[in-house]
Amino acid sequence: MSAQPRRVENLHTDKGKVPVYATGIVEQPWDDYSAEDHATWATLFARQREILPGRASDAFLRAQDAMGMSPHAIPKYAELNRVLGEATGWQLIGVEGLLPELDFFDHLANRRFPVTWWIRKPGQIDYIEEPDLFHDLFGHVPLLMDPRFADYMQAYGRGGVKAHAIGPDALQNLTRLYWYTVEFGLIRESGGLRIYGSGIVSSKGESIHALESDAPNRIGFDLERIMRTRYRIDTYQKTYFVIDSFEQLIEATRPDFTPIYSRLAEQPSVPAGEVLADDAVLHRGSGEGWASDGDV
Ligand SMILES: C[C@H](O)[C@H](O)[C@H]1CNc2nc(N)[nH]c(=O)c2N1
Ligand SMILES: N[C@@H](Cc1ccccc1)C(=O)O
Ligand SMILES: [Fe+2]
Repeated sequence: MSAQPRRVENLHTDKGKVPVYATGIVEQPWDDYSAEDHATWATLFARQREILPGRASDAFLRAQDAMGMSPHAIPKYAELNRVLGEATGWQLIGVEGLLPELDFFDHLANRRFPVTWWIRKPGQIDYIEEPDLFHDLFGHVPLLMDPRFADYMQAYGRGGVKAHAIGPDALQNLTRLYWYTVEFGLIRESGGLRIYGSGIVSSKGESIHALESDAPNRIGFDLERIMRTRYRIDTYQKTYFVIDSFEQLIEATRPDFTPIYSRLAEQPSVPAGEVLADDAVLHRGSGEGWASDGDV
């Protein structure tokens, strides 16, 4: 990748008292993307659009169409920002990659979604270990067009800033919630189970595995159960949690989490592949192919 983005001076957004520095923001070096980069985008985009109808949630497909992303070239963040800003007030910002947690939460709390500026190499088409442009832009950005999900993501960011102040255990509980909803969530629709999680929807293998494999558990959404449950960052998920609607997710996460964090501090975490007695089990996984431990 020849593109080296011009670093934007540390944006200084003064929140009244203490200035908050938005770190790691870069301009999208769109003119520097190579033909190979655009081809990688086209390949990934076309492949996912091929398999997602009937697998992705209706809200995701509608939102992605409304965004008007083109498979022919990597979209320009500035153009998407016009559409997105109009719809829900969200804006994309270019970043180098994973941000410190507090920076990440602060961006979400201000309706700024951080999108990595670089796209994976052709050799990484099927798997990449950290979020690249395709994961963020194709996976996360479309649902920000949906007012309900746009609100959820901002509320999550505010909750993250709060959890960060409470401490690492609270942060871990909240990160698990992000993982099992925003990244790997499933939703029940009239046609059956559908995907809304970005980590699934941006992966061909997991888009198929999450819905069709016999291996993973599929369990009805339960807030505190999710916040106790460890997860995998190196394989397909061992358990997927299923919401009935975005409204259910928003209602369940509206209360103040502070007492929940205290309650959870007294309880052991749950291994990623375990099924508990009072789980609302939609499918009990066979566990076939599961690597030995590796839960975080
Ligand atoms: C929520 C949790 O902290 C998570 O790992 C965050 C950390 N920093 C990040 N930074 C960027 N740019 N993108 C992300 O998705 C995340 N995820
Ligand atoms: N209600 C949560 C914040 C939150 C909202 C939405 C999603 C996740 C977390 C809290 O008080 O911390
Ligand atoms: Fe992500």
